[in-house]
Amino acid sequence: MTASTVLRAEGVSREFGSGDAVTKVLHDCDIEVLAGQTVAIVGKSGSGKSTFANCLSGLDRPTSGRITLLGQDLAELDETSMARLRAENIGFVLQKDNLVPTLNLAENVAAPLIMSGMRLSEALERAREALEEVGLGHRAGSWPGQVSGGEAQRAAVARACVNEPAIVFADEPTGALDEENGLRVQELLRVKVKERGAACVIITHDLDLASGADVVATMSAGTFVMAGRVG
Ligand SMILES: Nc1ncnc2c1ncn2[C@@H]1O[C@H](COP(=O)(O)OP(=O)(O)OP(=O)(O)O)[C@@H](O)[C@H]1O
Repeated sequence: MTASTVLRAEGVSREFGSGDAVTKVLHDCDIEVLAGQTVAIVGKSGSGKSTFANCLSGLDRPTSGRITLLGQDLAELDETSMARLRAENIGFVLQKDNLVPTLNLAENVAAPLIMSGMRLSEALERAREALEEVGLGHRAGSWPGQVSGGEAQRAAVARACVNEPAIVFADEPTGALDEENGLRVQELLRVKVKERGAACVIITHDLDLASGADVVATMSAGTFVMAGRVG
């Protein structure tokens, strides 16, 4: 059986500004991400990785080209429908500051469930289980300011995956961590995302993290110069 396509981008370009001040950041980028597949996007600082990921995840809109997520053309969605599609189908892990500082870890992890309509008590129970799964059950009542950077990233992975999204976007998820914590977060992403059959797009400078991906796409000056299986 062929794995199904979760995300497809065709001819995606993104320009900022207008007239003489236009900056073309993405040039005709294509990508396909299948269920169960992890794609790493690597490349120099400023090459356009985050811009592309923002377009792919519906946080930004490309100037031209077509992006479909679970068969839905993102250009056809208004902001409300886009927000719903994101909440129900996409998990996000950023480099840092993923958590809302005024909510404890359980409340942070419960947030996507509550936004999807789950009852508060049920969502908090599910969030505590999700924290257990990333080794943070004892930290459920802690505030983000009371936990280490590594623990905060593990909570962020729990939150990104708690809804069982079809795809997780991780933008430099290990970028602010030391090697040991980086490896732990890397392993968690692998277990929580890949083994559940979800797709994952990881933007990273960390070649170790990229080497664990099924496909590495290298971005150079807004264009993919190589996309292939590692190893
Ligand atoms: N809103 C914007 N307006 C103008 N230029 C922008 C905007 N967003 C990004 N850029 C420019 O697009 C280029 C690519 O930025 P982007 O953040 O996508 O790169 P990146 O590869 O993710 O970099 P890094 O690894 O440093 O995060 C940069 O030159 C940046 O200044």
